[in-house]
Amino acid sequence: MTAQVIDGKAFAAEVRGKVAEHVKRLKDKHDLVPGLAVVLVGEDPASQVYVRSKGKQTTEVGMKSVEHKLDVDTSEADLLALIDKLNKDESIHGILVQLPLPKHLDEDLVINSIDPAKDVDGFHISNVGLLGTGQKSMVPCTPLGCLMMLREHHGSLSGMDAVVIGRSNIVGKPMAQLLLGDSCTVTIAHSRTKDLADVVRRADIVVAAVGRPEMVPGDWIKEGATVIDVGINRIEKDDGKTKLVGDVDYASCEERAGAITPVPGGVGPMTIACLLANTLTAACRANGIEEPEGLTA
Ligand SMILES: NC(=O)C1=CN([C@@H]2O[C@H](COP(=O)(O)OP(=O)(O)OC[C@H]3O[C@@H](n4cnc5c(N)ncnc54)[C@H](OP(=O)(O)O)[C@@H]3O)[C@@H](O)[C@H]2O)C=CC1
Ligand SMILES: Nc1nc(=O)c2c([nH]1)NC[C@@H]1CN(c3ccc(C(=O)N[C@@H](CCC(=O)O)C(=O)O)cc3)C=[N+]21
Repeated sequence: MTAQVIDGKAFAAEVRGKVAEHVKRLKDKHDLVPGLAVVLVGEDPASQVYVRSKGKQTTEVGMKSVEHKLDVDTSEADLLALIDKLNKDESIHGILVQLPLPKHLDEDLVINSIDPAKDVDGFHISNVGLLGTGQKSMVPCTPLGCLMMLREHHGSLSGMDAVVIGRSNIVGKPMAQLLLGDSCTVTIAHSRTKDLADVVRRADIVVAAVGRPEMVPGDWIKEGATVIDVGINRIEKDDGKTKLVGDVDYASCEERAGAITPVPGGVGPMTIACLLANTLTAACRANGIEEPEGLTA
């Protein structure tokens, strides 16, 4: 079998189109412009690329985009003071603090100081708890983007065997919650999992979120399974140039899978589209306006 390629880039453009329509309606009917603030501490070059593309796509859908770039040695007190200011700013509906933070800053403390209603990453403990108990929340962007692609491809996910490789708070765990919410039978695998190959071989849906270049080979994939590759790894090619690869070995997985997301052009663009969708949702909720359908879990 040669897999159908799930075109995350095209799907993300569709999602952004829907967001843009709703943003226009908010402006026309309610004189409301959703605002997103992105906070970047330090100068990690990869993070800077994301921050730039987020900013560009935010203004393209008609939202307000604000970027705060802070020195790598910014104190925790100064960062918390900025978050407090953004929490109180009525023109800002979404706040994203780019992770990872420099080591001297307490990531949990910083994230939990964001107003949960503005926590468009869905990382605040309130949102994590709401998601875990099946209540309305802000849903983390990367898992949400993966879920949207899976629903689009399969319709219903009910009863499917899903294996999530990786148990991070930002991808693996919320992904597992969302799949459970859609009635999959979910297994979360991680670095201590025994016989990972056999665990993955059971799966109708494989979500790889590990951060190890091309670690999942095609012979772990059940014939016809759907493979969602979250990994973003920059590796050096033979000619000394670098390229982006995922956590699955695309060439061999494509031969066995029924459907697969490419890297780049898969999960990444959906993550940013979902960030914009979450910002729109937050702006609607903050103003008591009915939120658009189909843009959250
Ligand atoms: N496309 C996108 O939008 C995004 C992509 N990413 C990418 O996704 C990947 C994962 O990110 P993130 O979740 O933050 O990563 P983390 O490093 O936080 O988590 C990685 C997980 O993989 C597990 N793991 C490590 N080695 C193995 C192994 N050999 N076998 C099985 N499991 C293993 C770890 O297990 P343990 O817990 O036991 O250590 C851990 O749970 C990265 O490549 C990242 O760049 C991340 C966010 C968004
Ligand atoms: N608070 C926080 N929230 C995040 O959501 C968050 C974060 N911190 N820290 C870093 C990770 C990583 N991440 C990506 C988003 C988009 C692409 C993306 O669009 N990638 C393109 C390629 C980009 C390129 O060419 O470099 C693609 O896959 O096609 C990748 C990675 C969000 N993250």
